[in-house]
Amino acid sequence: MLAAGTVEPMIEVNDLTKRYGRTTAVDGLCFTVRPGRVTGFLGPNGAGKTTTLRMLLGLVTPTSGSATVDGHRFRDHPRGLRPAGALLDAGDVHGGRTGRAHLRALALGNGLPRERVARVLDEVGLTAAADRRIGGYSLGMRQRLGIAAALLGDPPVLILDEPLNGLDPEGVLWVRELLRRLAGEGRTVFVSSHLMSEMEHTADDLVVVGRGRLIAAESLASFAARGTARSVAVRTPEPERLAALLRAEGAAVTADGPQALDVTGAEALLVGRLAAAHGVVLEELTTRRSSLEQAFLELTADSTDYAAGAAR
Ligand SMILES: Nc1ncnc2c1ncn2[C@@H]1O[C@H](COP(=O)(O)OP(=O)(O)OP(=O)(O)O)[C@@H](O)[C@H]1O
Repeated sequence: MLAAGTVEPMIEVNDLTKRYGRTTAVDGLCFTVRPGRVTGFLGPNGAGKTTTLRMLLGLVTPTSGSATVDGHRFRDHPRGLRPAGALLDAGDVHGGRTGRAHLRALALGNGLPRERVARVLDEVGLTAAADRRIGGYSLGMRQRLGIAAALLGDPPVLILDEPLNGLDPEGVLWVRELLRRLAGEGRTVFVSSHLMSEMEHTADDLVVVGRGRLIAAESLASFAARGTARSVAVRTPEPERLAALLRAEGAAVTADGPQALDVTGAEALLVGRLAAAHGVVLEELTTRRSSLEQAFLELTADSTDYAAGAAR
């Protein structure tokens, strides 16, 4: 739990822009990230997420605009690991060291008490492997070590770049629970991903970017409501007759199995009334809400740099 009286930590990004030659990696981004919530930072590959996180952490200088943690530019904070903990690249560690030695060196370099090392090792479930060389760690263990490093300074703000990347289902569940717990303790948890499926059971709020620009900054629930591709699922013993009637009303109809139709451009109410008026039996009539994934794909469709599933 954070000490009483602590100023509420918060991330603020204001008109943030980064250009690399002709490439605008980040283009006038504005958003805030609130404490006590998990905020997902989502966008397709190349959307500018890592560049934004690096600017937040003072590792990349913005071309213009500002990125602050708790009202300060990160590089102006007195002690690196105390105001914010970060996981940027879990592979970027010395493979010859043990996990414990890696964390001890970080604690020493940042003026943190040595006891924190055992504490965070325990927190991420790495105690048993702490005295093995990092070179022999699996990707999941490296992610855990990276998260342990981020937690070392007991920071009120956590900034994690793709922490679920490469984890097995058990690892994903573990990180998800950890993030929820850290947010429950009142911390600001900002976590990037290029997959909506990773965020939909993890995040409370979303910041969605595409080609360096802001697409949405809102709660997960309001983002889900943006999906436009609402359709109606219908099951009937007379699919062809009903399809013809619906098409005559201007709806788009596709077969979704031998006796099932997928209808867009007509609400369930209209489908039901039309069927009743013409004596067509309906065995199912369901409005399918657009999933978060659909909303994400629709809203970022114009901003994808590479084909889906591009290797990372
Ligand atoms: N140091 C750099 N020099 C030149 N271009 C860069 C540099 N860093 C990033 N870029 C470019 O900026 C854009 C955004 O990259 P960034 O890595 O921030 O995106 P991302 O959303 O984190 O994507 P990914 O999930 O693939 O890492 C890309 O077009 C990338 O090629």
